[in-house]
Amino acid sequence: MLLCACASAPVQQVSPRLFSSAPRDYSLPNDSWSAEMRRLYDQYDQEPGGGGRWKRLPSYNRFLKYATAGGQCLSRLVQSRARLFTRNIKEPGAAFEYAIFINEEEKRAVCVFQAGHLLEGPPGHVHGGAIATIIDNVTGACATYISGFVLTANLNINYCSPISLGSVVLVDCAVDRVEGRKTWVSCRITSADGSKLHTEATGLFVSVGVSHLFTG
Ligand SMILES: CCCCCCCC/C=C\CCCCCCCC(=O)SCCNC(=O)CCNC(=O)[C@H](O)C(C)(C)COP(=O)(O)OP(=O)(O)OC[C@H]1O[C@@H](n2cnc3c(N)ncnc32)[C@H](O)[C@@H]1OP(=O)(O)O
Repeated sequence: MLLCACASAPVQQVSPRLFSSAPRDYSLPNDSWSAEMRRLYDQYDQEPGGGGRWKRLPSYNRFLKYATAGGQCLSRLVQSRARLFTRNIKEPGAAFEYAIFINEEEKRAVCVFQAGHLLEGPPGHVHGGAIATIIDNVTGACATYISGFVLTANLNINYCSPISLGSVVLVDCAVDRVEGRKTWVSCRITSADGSKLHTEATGLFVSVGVSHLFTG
């Protein structure tokens, strides 16, 4: 929403976010979420301190901590405008709506994912690249949580059945093995009730120091 300084124009309400330095947490429910999405979110969400098995990961549109740490590869302008791929569309519900929950004890991550209309591939269905993106993101978060900072070295995907645009699916990942710098993660995307398998994937993640990003 815009702040209008012109006296003759109608006064518009100013979003408090304009004056707030608190970043938006995209993993919290918004009005674009379907009842199914909200139901699944509530199923995994736990009260803080409630001792539940699942912990929701907050999700921002950039990695604040590292945003200004680089500068060797990217100009300051590019760096300051960089946004996390899955969170770079502001319109709620248009693209990737998701929340990731981590179960540290079981080394598992579950993501409730609602695919918006900008993710179309085959008519009415989600683009394979968008599916790969959410898999990379959730398996990557799972590996990061267990092994620290990692990069994806290998991702294998079997697309078993198409995912309808607007539908809500579950992305369920588990760390299978950690060996030295290597972390293997497997992943399944199913319908919300688990009855239909959409996608199966495996990923290999390699632990790196953050400096790897700037030295190649
Ligand atoms: C801590 C708290 C955490 C809190 C929770 C956090 C939540 C986080 C939330 C949200 C996360 C969002 C997550 C986003 C996720 C997105 C991830 C991406 O998209 S990453 C971008 C795409 N990937 C690249 O651009 C990599 C490019 N590749 C490389 O940089 C290098 O190739 C790299 C680092 C992968 C490996 O290079 P080397 O030089 O460091 O190491 P070498 O010696 O080559 O490999 C190490 C071992 O891995 C094997 N290896 C490497 N690549 C392999 C491959 N493709 N297939 C099989 N093995 C491979 C090698 O054979 C070697 O194994 P041997 O140690 O000898 O046993």
